[in-house]
Amino acid sequence: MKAWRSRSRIPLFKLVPEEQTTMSNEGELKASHYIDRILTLELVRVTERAAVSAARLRGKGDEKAADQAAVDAMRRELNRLSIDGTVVIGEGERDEAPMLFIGERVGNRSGPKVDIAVDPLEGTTLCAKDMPGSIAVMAMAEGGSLLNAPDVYMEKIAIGPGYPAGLVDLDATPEQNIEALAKAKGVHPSEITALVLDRPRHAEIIAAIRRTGASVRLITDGDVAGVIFTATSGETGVDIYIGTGGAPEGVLAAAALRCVGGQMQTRLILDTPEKRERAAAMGVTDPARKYSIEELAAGDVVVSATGVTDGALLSGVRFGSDVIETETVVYRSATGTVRRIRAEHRDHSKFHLD
Ligand SMILES: O=P(O)(O)OC[C@H]1O[C@](O)(COP(=O)(O)O)[C@@H](O)[C@@H]1O
Repeated sequence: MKAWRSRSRIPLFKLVPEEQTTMSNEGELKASHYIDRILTLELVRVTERAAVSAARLRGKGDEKAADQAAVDAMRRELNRLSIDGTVVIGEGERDEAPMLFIGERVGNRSGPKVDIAVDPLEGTTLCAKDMPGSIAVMAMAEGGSLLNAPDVYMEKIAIGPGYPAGLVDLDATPEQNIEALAKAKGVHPSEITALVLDRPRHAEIIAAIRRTGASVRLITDGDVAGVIFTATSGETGVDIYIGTGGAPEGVLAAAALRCVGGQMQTRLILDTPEKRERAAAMGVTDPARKYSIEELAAGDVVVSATGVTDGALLSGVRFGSDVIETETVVYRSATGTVRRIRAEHRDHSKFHLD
């Protein structure tokens, strides 16, 4: 996504018989039921296609081309869905992104009104360098449920499920957050691992975390997965995510983490009048507001992510002589279900063209 980003500036088939669906007074299918019953697995196709298209450009050193390929594929698939979707988290604002821009309508308009958040290629550099961790990811929610955020930076703190509400807070120091988390987990701070993007801007946060005795795991890119790792700390070893990254990635990560009961708090960094204006145009009236996970992604949310390069969250796309393999994870908030889908796509020509 980042190739076009300037943070410093401004039918699918109706599978369910009509009588089993819920109709509003106007006779419209209610978004929540539609998302629940039909669309969850359709999102898999969308991220699979984006991931395969980007994966063809793995390691080629061209971030923009890989991102463009993912965008094209994702947009094509989204427009096949029976939804009346609006991109609220996209490739950028209209003047800087020709496709999947914030405000773009997607879907064939025959279905419910939904919010769409996309990052067709999260970790463009990782893909261009064929490094671990790039994914194609999107979220869908009832219209008006996802935070409309401009493409600016965002402060983020996230922990997995099972902790008391409000345990960590952006206004507490990293030391206080690590100590609170360690106490709640029943361990010494030295047994806590914090995941942080490896950026000069995080030097003080990293030093503060280490002062508590906790470990810091640094990643070069990809904080959507970084936040999601906190949900499975038993496997990933990551207890907490702290730091500043993209706001679009923050909303996508929140959508996934909410599905499994984690906690996240964020605050947009609106440090210029121009950014505040852009945010205000999207409905952000209080620039200093802290957003809880429910305020970032409310209602019934579905998130799908497919691996582009191999990573700790997902395997990357494998190109065999006759088969293309993909791995996708789908989160659904209504039930907390997490589905992992390994797909073998047998007919190459169909896979590319249909
Ligand atoms: O690289 P920056 O400017 O510090 O931004 C951090 C953001 O970049 C990423 O690492 C990768 O973003 P892109 O996919 O847009 O390249 C995100 O995961 C993260 O939120």
